Amino acid sequence: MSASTRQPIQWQQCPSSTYTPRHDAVPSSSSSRLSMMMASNPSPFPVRIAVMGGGNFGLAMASTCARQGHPTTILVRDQEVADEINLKHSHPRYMQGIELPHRLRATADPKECLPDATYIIHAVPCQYSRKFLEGVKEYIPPHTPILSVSKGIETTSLGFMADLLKDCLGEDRPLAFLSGPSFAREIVEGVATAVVIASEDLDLAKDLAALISDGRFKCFTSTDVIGVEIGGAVKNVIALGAGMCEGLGLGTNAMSGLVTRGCNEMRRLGLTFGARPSTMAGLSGVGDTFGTCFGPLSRNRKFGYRLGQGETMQEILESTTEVAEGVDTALAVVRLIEKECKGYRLDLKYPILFGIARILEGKQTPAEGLEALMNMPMQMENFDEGRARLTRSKVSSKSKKIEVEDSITQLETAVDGAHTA
Ligand SMILES: NC(=O)C1=CN([C@@H]2O[C@H](COP(=O)(O)OP(=O)(O)OC[C@H]3O[C@@H](n4cnc5c(N)ncnc54)[C@H](O)[C@@H]3O)[C@@H](O)[C@H]2O)C=CC1
Ligand SMILES: O=C(CO)COP(=O)(O)O
Repeated sequence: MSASTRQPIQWQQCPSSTYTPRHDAVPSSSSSRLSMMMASNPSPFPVRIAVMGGGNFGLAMASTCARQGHPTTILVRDQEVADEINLKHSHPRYMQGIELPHRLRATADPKECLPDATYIIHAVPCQYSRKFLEGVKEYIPPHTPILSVSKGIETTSLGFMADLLKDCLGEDRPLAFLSGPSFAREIVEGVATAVVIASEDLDLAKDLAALISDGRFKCFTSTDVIGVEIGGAVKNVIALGAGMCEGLGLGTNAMSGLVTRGCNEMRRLGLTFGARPSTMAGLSGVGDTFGTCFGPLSRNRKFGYRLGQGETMQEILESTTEVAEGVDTALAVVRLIEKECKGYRLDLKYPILFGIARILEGKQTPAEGLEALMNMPMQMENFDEGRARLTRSKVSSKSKKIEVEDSITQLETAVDGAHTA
């Protein structure tokens, strides 16, 4: 289709400002700053949403917003793809067989959708985000809130999406993070989905949750940004391991053991970074881990399955266009642990994360990784819990204190033994 026949997008201009809620799509039950403001002063500006990243999840978020009637534009890389979305309501590669909402508009031109967006959703895979943002940041006004849905740790900076977005778009940028068990295809099909939106600014999280939620897509809110981000990144690594379990032909016992111990490592890492235990046990932590490890749609799980079946990294990478975020995140997370966590033999405190990274680096096979896990030194199931409890809550009874100290001694003896072996 030629540029002259393309339908122009005509949106009312919206003045840029600091994050002052200004959309008019919040139910009266919301207690956020926006709904209180709306009661006395209805907003003159309709909400406009721009979605950066025209892949599976960008399409899912854009479809969710568009089907609720919010003017939504998705920024894709090729004008041909934009034309197909605008004219045929389909995507040439993603969401095969699904008709996208007719209200959804697409463009390949950032100038057309970013400058006057009320909210921008960021759905570009973590490792490509910095380069992508460098290319479009001049079109994003300084205080437009960004909702990131990407899950990962950048291999170059070892930062989470919050760090990366602040680096690229400014420290004062209003930011929120959506995560949880949410396969793109199920969202577009309108199958019930529950996620969490976290932001340091709870009002922003509430406004976004109210804006995006409908009877099929339910958003909870949180202020635990680091907890939500750690869950979203680490669950992809655990899903690679779950896929390997399946590929190796192991049974339900092995799979359940691996996923549970993987969640244990996720929780340990989360607590080290100041996340709340309840977040690690919530939708973005254990919830998304279950979805990704057990769901047939997961790309990370599929990638792990192929490794478990004996394919090499190179063979898999050469034969897929799908992004498995867990691959780069696995390599980044062990380096992050080595950089930020105290202690030696951290690989014994995070054996699954380190083991998966070793497999991806070609240093051991999935079968060898399994053998190493099964032959770990004996330890308390929750060896670190005692230490946390001891420092936090001034253990009152003498016997309790001895029990706690015993568990620490056991761990340190085990670690020492492994270290000298
Ligand atoms: N697909 C899903 O079900 C879910 C994905 N996510 C997260 O959303 C983020 C985006 O994932 P998907 O949309 O599934 O990925 P995808 O692989 O389907 O699409 C990625 C899109 O990013 C954009 N992009 C920009 N620069 C790029 C570059 N240099 N290389 C590749 N793509 C580039 C392109 O529009 C591309 O289509 C990821 O962090 C993923 O973990 C989160 C929840 C569910
Ligand atoms: O994050 C997801 C579901 O919540 C998607 O997982 P995959 O990237 O493994 O497909």
